[in-house]
Amino acid sequence: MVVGSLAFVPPLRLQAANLLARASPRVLARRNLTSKPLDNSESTTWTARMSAVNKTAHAFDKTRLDALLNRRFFYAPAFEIYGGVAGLYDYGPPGSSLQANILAEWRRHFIVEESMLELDTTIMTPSPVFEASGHVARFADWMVKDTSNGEVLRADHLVKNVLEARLEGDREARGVAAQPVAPGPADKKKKKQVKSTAVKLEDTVAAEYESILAQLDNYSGPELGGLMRTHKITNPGSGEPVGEPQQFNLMFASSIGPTGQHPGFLRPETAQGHFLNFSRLLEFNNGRVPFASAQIGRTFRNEISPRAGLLRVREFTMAEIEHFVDPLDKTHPRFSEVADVELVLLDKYVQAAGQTTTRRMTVGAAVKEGVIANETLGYFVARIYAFLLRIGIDGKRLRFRQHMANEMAHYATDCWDAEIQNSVGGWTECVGCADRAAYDLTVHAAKTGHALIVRQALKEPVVEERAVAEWDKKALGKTFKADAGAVTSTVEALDEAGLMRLKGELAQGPAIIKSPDGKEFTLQPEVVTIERKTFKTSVREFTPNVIEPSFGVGRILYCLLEHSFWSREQDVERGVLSLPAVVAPTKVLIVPLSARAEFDPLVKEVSLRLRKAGVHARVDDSNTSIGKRYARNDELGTPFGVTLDFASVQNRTMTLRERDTMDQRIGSIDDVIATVTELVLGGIDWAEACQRLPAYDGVQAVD
Ligand SMILES: Nc1ncnc2c1ncn2[C@@H]1O[C@H](COP(=O)(O)OP(=O)(O)OP(=O)(O)O)[C@@H](O)[C@H]1O
Repeated sequence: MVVGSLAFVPPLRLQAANLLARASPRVLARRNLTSKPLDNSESTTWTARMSAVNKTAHAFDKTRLDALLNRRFFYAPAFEIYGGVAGLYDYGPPGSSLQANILAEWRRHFIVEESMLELDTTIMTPSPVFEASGHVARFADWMVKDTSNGEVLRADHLVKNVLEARLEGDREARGVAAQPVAPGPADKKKKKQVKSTAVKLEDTVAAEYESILAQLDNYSGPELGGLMRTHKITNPGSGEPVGEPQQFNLMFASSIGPTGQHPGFLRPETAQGHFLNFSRLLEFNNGRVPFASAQIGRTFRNEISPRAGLLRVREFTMAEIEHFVDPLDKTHPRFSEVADVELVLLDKYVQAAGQTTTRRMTVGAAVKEGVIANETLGYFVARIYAFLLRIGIDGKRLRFRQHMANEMAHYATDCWDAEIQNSVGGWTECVGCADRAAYDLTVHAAKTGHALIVRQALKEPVVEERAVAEWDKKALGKTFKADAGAVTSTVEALDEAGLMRLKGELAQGPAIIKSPDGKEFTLQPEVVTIERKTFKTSVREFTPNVIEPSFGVGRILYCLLEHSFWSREQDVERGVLSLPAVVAPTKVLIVPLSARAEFDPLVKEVSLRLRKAGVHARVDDSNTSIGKRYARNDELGTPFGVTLDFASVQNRTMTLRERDTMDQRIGSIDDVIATVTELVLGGIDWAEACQRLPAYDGVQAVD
């Protein structure tokens, strides 16, 4: 038995959350916003936010973004002074705050809005859990080894990188421009995984490569090996061939306790913690489905060759929801609220035909036409979409891709990935949303003998006739001794038709039955009688199905940084992160124009009042020009700045600056605080703020 690991069940977790909320006026103030009905509006979308920016922005430049993220310590390689470890990153102050704000918004958007039951379960997990779930046998990727230098590569990534480079070489040879990844001119400095050379391909070969890439996730390991042989794919680093693909399990193994007798793993997802606590959650929810549990936590995957920054790491934060639903009723009570949401969909049939053509469709139509399997799955896809837009992802670089047959676990009914386009990985899965049917609860119930089911009182009792086996216990024991249990369970596992067949055989004399492990037993007619009997049931028992939205927070955070980054027209060195206020690490910068003591009381007053209003503000009283202070905070994504100057001291006025337009307004300290508070909490937008406060064109406008 494992001791010392306790899962936080909802009351404890809620207590913790409530304490936090009490301690933080910001959380309290934000909570007021949740009383609105479902917010799927596009008012905070990338397009709305960036419309002013786009006109003046330089082309996206990954090198400049990386330099900014490094300089401002958004994140950096972990253990850097020891040389670092691939796939492990530490987040610095702005990165940590950005992640915390994304997660706070996730809690508001899903847990609070949908009354989900929050969990905090352990990371260290005993082996039997992952044996039952199938992770020990199957949580693996295919890898290949360079036959000369032993370098290890992920098989599907090798095929992808080489074929993409050949197609790019073909486009270069034909003089066709590459598809830009971000709007605006292509990012020329993007580091290529494999260098392309301008070589023209036969039309049929190019078409075949496109087709392979469109369905890459559909290939098994041996099939990937076949592709490498057919298309002469070698290790681009050495030019040498690679061996046959082999499976590599991605879980980090450990052992629990000093004896080493209890093998365990660091969890690669948070999901199992939800399933194992199902009975308690059900009881907490008064025995009723549907309900959803939700959990934010660290997960670990020993990725084969993590070389894509935050997109592929070995330790990361996931936010997962398990929505438990009646398998006979997958409608969703709030579906009508999202039915009109229009999504960009890439369905499995298009991919199987070797294409990547997307189509726009409302969620309502997609469910009606069977493109998305059911209402609950469609509801969550729409809610994922609304969440990603709200935190600032560009809707034009977001699509939902359906899993193809081989890609999806055999038990899953349907699965859609939210893919976000970025310069590192192209279209990258950032959220998975799957209907996992009853698989997880069924396997854990079978392994532990603990029934993970719902018992539902029926309005009308059901009367049914069915065949049952009745045993002569004495004869059973005498004939089969230690095997008696195996004999009864083999017979009782038969369905109606099987039992009736056995009845027929026993009417002729002894019958032979075979247990699941292949043992044969001869049943005498006097040991068992099979009869049809009438049963009256007033309770229905069933294993719920699970719809699982699963978010990788680091991938979303990185894509958001890319989508928010641009450089000022007048100076390409002046980078800006146009993060929406809801996730920006700091919301308001307080800038005293002078370090003289007479400014101190005002700086204190403004800081305190913003804090009390629930607005996260920081004072920048560094000994540098005001323009430099604004520029530094543009890089940190701070959406607003308030400046205190000599006029402020004399007649209590203050200016308010907006990051993206650098527009400045002026008003009384009271009015500016009220306006910026509403801006930050999402009550008004900048256009409305401009109606309240007149333009300011004084000294502070000089950036
Ligand atoms: N190595 C990783 N680094 C960062 N995020 C990850 C990683 N693996 C998975 N994720 C995130 O977790 C989410 C859910 O995990 P899931 O198991 O569905 O991913 P996956 O299908 O294994 O991803 P991939 O095919 O890209 O390896 C993904 O949508 C992604 O955002």
